[in-house]
Amino acid sequence: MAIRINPSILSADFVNMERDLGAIATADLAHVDVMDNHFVPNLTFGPQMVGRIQDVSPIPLDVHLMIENPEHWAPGYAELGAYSVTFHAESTDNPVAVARRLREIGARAGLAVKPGTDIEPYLELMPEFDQILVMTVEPGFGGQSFIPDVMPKLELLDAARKKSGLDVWLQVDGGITLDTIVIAAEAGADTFVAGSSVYNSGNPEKAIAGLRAAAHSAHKH
Ligand SMILES: O=C(CO)[C@H](O)[C@H](O)COP(=O)(O)O
Ligand SMILES: [Fe+2]
Repeated sequence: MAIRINPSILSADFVNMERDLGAIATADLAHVDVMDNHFVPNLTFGPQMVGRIQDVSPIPLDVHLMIENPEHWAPGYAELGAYSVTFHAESTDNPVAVARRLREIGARAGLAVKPGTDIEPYLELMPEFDQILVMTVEPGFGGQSFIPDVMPKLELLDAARKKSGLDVWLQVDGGITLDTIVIAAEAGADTFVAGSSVYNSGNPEKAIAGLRAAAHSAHKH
């Protein structure tokens, strides 16, 4: 089974972004957290900065929108060339319309759910999405602890994915370390976002290789 390691540049040095993107060139995708200080109580960057990140990144971008009104904003990230654009189920009444627009532009469409949001109502929407993100922390900040209580959501998604035969990526984001990646992989995740455990390690390349090996070993069980 394919494994993807997506380091989160939320833990990069924002004034040395090009250098810190270069440090994760061995990863699969660069995870870019867009926060608007309304959907979450934090603020990062918008389309102008993400466009420059896209220009200089050695690997494609996995954009995670923690914003209100994705109907308005999400297509712009697909247009600037992001490989995938994920928005939150809690931020829109019409996730299918947003996903269809993203796919029309040529990006992979992702749906994210906060730790407190049930996944059942969204299972039937699986064919509309290329990836589903189960948040393993409350969105808004890096460096928080992994919430194991959300693992049953991944198990439900993995079962639904197998039943449908769809190739939907199951992503986790928040508190991913060498230990927690194993728990998430065993529950069915295949795409792993890690910010602080990659960038604060002192050796991003080694941290990425370690996470990859740990996820692979869990999937062999
Ligand atoms: O979406 C996010 C926070 O809302 C980040 O992607 C996530 O927190 C990564 O950071 P860490 O690995 O340090 O938890
Ligand atoms: Fe994220």
